[in-house]
Parts: sequence; C-alpha cells; structure tokens
Amino acid sequence: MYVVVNAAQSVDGKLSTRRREQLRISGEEDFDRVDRIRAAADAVLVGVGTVLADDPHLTLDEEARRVERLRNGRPGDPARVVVDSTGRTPTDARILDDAATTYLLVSAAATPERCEELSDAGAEVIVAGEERVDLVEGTGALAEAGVDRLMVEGGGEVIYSCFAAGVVDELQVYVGSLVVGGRDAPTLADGEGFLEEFPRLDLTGIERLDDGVVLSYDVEDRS
Ligand SMILES: NC(=O)c1ccc[n+]([C@@H]2O[C@H](COP(=O)([O-])OP(=O)(O)OC[C@H]3O[C@@H](n4cnc5c(N)ncnc54)[C@H](O)[C@@H]3O)[C@@H](O)[C@H]2O)c1
Ligand SMILES: Nc1nc(=O)c(N)c(NC[C@H](O)[C@H](O)[C@H](O)COP(=O)(O)O)[nH]1
Repeated sequence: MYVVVNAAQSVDGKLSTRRREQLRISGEEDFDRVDRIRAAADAVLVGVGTVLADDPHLTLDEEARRVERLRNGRPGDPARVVVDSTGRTPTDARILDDAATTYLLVSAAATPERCEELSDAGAEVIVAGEERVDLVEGTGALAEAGVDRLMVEGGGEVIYSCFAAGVVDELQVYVGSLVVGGRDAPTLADGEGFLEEFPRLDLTGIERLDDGVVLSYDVEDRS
C-alpha cells in the first residue's frame, strides 16, 4: 500500500485553533489540489478527532473526477476511513452516509454493542489493536480490502501515529500565510513526539498556490 499524508497548516505549524474548530487555511487552488489527491486514492482516512470537530464528508468536489473514476471501473468516490478506538463517531456523522463505503478502524476497547450500532448506521467495522487502533494492523486490513493507495487527511494525532507506525510514503503540506499560535492548537504531528529516530524526509517539490506554498516530501527509509 502507498500512503500519502496531506494537511494544511499555518506558518507556525497549526492545523486549527486552540478551540479545535475547523479553520480554513487553504484557498480555492489548494482545495482543488486536495480534491485531486482524493480522486487518486482508494480511501481517505481521518481520526475521530477530525470527525467530531469538522464532521467532514471526504467525497470528491469535482464531478468530472467522479465520472473519470467510474469510467475506469472504480467507485465514484474513494472509501472513507475513521481511526476511532472506542467508536465515538456519531451515527449521524456525514461520513456514514451512503455516498461511499466507510471503514471504522476500532480497537478491542470498542464494545460489541457500539460496533453493532455503527455497522447498522452503515459502517464497515474493522477491529485492529487492543486499547488504541494499531495502524500497522489497520492499514494491513485495508490493503486486504483492496485499498492500494491511501490518503491520510489528519488530524495531528493520527498523522503522528502514521509516522510512528512507519506507514507513510509521502507528505504534502500546504503552508498558508497566517499565524495561528496557541500551545494547545493541533499541529501537523502531535502525539507523544519523537526523541530519536525522527522520520527523515526528502524534499521533492515546492509550489506556490493561492497565497501559500505546497511542500512535497518523500519519506526516507520507510520501514
Ligand atoms: N488543516 C488540516 O489539514 C486539518 C486536517 C484534519 C484535521 N484538522 C483539524 O485537526 C483537529 C483534529 O485533530 P486531532 O489531532 O485532535 O484528532 P485526529 O483527527 O488526529 O484524531 C485523533 C483521535 O483518534 C483516535 N485514535 C485511535 N487510535 C489512534 C492512534 N493509533 N493514533 C492516534 N489517534 C488515534 C483517538 O481518539 C484520538 O484522540 C481539528 O481541529 C481539525 O479541524 C485540520
Ligand atoms: N487541505 C485542507 N485545508 C484546510 O484549510 C483545512 N481546514 C483542511 N481540513 C481537513 C479536514 O479533514 C476537513 O474536515 C476536510 O477537508 C473537510 O472535507 P469535506 O469538505 O467535508 O469533504 N484541509
């Protein structure tokens, strides 16, 4: 499986404000770039923190891209994936509508009752890990379900865990020209943080879009 992480951050590395409310960092050109990455992916993954904060839909904005996928024998929209240890995704979340398949990666900490409620609401529930979702196991299960190309759209906790699990191949970051600040605002990679063996990146592209810049990287020595 090939995994590409995409996020939009302020110049000081924040994904949103300290209130963890959705913040529009990207402009039109960058959202179009995001839509292109989604269109190339078999599935788009977010953490439950992002579902609770943003209630994202994660489908394609551009109808022509949906038509092109269908013409190539693929589902019109990529599948959606939520990393959600205990199954906190609301059953009326937009991500659970019938626009595309939605996988919920839960851990053994999710009760069977909650898993049943979520599968009744339309989710394909996959158990991976004991307390928290194990992303090596979870991405392995997605690969078995036919996901060859996975896009990770955040948030900061899940992006950190993807790097810690060694599953990331590529990172694209849009740096918007604003300062958000706040020691508690989510950043590109939160979690516990690395003390050694920092993931090293190879800068492959710099592009000016809207009033910001897209930085593209390959991950070196993916384990
Ligand atoms: N600017 C952007 O590109 C962008 C993208 C996505 C989200 N966001 C913002 O980020 C914030 C949400 O990010 P976040 O970091 O709070 O949440 P997140 O989306 O990264 O979800 C984290 C949650 O997932 C669950 N989880 C289960 N297993 C896990 C594992 N192995 N590793 C990590 N998490 C695991 C935990 O409940 C954890 O709290 C919101 O404010 C949202 O608006 C911004
Ligand atoms: N690329 C990008 N630029 C931003 O400025 C921003 N706030 C996000 N945020 C990502 C987050 O995951 C959002 O929830 C989804 O971008 C919403 O996706 P939908 O439109 O509902 O499909 N992403």
